[in-house]
Amino acid sequence: MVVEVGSVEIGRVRMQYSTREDLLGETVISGKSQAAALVYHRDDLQRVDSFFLMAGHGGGKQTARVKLHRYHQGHEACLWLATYLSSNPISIVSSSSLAKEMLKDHDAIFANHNPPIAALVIAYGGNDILWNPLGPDWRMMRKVLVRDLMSNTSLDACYNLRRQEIQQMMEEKTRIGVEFRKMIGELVILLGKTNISDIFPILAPLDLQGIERKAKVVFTWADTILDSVINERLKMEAGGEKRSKDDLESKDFLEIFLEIKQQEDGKAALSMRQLKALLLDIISAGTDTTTTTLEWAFAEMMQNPNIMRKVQEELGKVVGMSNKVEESHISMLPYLNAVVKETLRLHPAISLLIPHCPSQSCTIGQFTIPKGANVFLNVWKIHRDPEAWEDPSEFLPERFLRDNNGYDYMGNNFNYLPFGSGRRICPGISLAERMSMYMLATLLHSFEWKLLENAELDLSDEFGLMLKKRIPLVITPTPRLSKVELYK
Ligand code: HEM
Repeated sequence: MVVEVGSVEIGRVRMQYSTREDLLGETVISGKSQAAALVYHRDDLQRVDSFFLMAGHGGGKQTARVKLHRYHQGHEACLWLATYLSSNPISIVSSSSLAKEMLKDHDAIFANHNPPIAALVIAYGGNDILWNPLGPDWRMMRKVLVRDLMSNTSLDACYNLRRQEIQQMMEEKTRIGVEFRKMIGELVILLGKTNISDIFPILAPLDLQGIERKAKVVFTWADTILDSVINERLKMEAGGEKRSKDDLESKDFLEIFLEIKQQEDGKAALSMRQLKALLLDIISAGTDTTTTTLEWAFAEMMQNPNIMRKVQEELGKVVGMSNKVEESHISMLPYLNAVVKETLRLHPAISLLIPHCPSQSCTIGQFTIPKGANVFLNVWKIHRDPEAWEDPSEFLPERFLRDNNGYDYMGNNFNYLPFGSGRRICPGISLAERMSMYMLATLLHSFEWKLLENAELDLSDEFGLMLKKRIPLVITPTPRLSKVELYK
């Protein structure tokens, strides 16, 4: 239940709240002064998350336009404390016009992230791409990732590996250990948790929620694995051994990285620490985002069986019932491509992006965002804006098939930003696109899918860094191709 329109004083902060729909629009907090806001996530607010935010110090009058839910009222004491102690103001941008001002007109100012404590621990002191500030190190690492790994030539060179992995998946022989998946899951959870130590640095030495301690465990585990894999590879190469058959197509990212290091003739651009940070970025930023997107795509298609049928018909025509899906088929599957785009519209994997942090005070719209603020870009909200999208809550892949709809993943249309926009746009788009299309195509071409008997389809999400399904989807496959060899 939502409280009535009104206002409340918390310490020196006056909060205005409303049930009016217009307040779902901007929730930008004036930066010069103290202010506090509560973030809602969904239109119905029945399951809104207790995510409280505040703007920084300073005197004067302040207003935070927010929508307040009874559920949040328990946080008032906390908010009061926050307004006196918090060092990081927080703002939320929920409209495409302000998103454009932020990530296009003032992109250089907003192109940094404020690393939380968990990120500093896990990502080699924030020396990876994601948390590095804009500067020569970030530029160099991003260039290595985009130019040397994400180019079509490099991705083609790794195709054989992806093919083998998909085959393993079909035969249910997964090479990724349970422990590995568990640790990556834990890493994503730790990065997404609101850490009281980040909000009140004064409390950081106490590590009240144990997040720093847990992050150290994950870091030690990941670092040990990366060290052993890299050392093993270096030893093999020093001994003149090839990792697998002498085949260019079975190269992996590590092999490409090590080649880059060797080409530098001792003047390695990438240090070993940066190389490990980059590998960890690829694993952490690339794994859960892609699998979460696949799970949502399946959930939406289970809800809309006619859409699944259309995808399977397209696959039947393009691939044929006597063939396996290959990555080369992807460009010939426009309907499946539209399904992935629509999935990322309704369920953007990183729904508030990674908070952007302005390097100087900057005015966007009528709001001044102070230097050092954490600015959340509410992509979830922008993707459901009825001004921009017809029937915004409906899963309608066809909207992406209309002529000149102009929606790609490159962040040029500010109504559609599943990968962000500007300097910090996701550098893994080409891999994400290939992997999600290839995996979906293979699974849908090879099997019919059914919910477990008596199971109910649930489409609600759980808020965190990653927008995951609240209840994991469990569905069962039945082979639909005629020849058993196609499953080997
Ligand atoms: C469906 C899959 C994916 C989605 C939806 C996604 C989305 C995003 C988003 C929204 C951001 C943050 C942009 C911002 O804060 O402005 C981001 C950053 C990033 N992503 Fe992805 N991503 C995906 C897959 C991948 C893959 C496969 C890789 C690995 C190659 C990757 C690597 C990164 C890195 C390194 C960054 C940080 C970039 C920087 O700060 O300069 N992502 N991604």
